[in-house]
Amino acid sequence: MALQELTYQDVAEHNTKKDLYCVIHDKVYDITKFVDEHPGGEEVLLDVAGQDSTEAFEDVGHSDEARETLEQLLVGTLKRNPGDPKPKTPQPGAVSPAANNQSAGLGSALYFVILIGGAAAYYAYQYLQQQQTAQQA
Ligand code: HEM
Repeated sequence: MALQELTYQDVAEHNTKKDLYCVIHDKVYDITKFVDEHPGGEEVLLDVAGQDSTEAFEDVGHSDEARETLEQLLVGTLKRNPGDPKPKTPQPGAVSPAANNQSAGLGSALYFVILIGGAAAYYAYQYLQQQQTAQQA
C-alpha cells in the first residue's frame, strides 16, 4: 500500500480500539490489528491512540523485533502543520546539542587539569633544584 501523508488531525481521528493509529518518529502506524497481540497489553496502546507515542515507545526500550513489527504496521508519514507539537524525542543516533556541550566541557576541564599539573611539576622541580644548590653552598 502506498504511504499516505497524514496530519496530526487525521491521526487523531483514529483513536478507538477498532480503528487505532499512532505516531512514532514522525511515521504513522495502524496498530488496530496489533492491539490484542501487544505483549505490553492493550491499555498502554489505547492511552496513546491517535497521538504521538514516540516517547512512550522509546521509554520502554523496545527490542529490534518490536521495531520490525512496527515496519509492518506503517501506513504513512506525518505532515506537520505550523502550530503542531514538535517531535517529542530526538531521532535515534542524533547527537543533541546538550551532549555536545557536555563533551566540550569535559575536554576543557581535562586541558585545565593537565595545565595545572604541568605547572605544579615545574615549580616542584625548580624548588628541589634550589634546595640542592642551597645544600651544596
Ligand atoms: C505501537 C507500536 C508498538 C509495538 C509494535 C510494540 C511491540 C512490543 C513488543 C514486540 C514487545 C515485547 C518486548 C520487546 O520485543 O521489546 C513489547 C513490550 C512492551 N511494550 Fe510495546 N509496542 C508498541 C507500543 C508500545 C507503547 C506505546 C507502549 C507504552 C508504554 C508500550 C509498552 C510496552 C511494555 C510496558 C512492554 C513490556 C511488556 C512486558 O515485558 O511485560 N508499547 N511491545
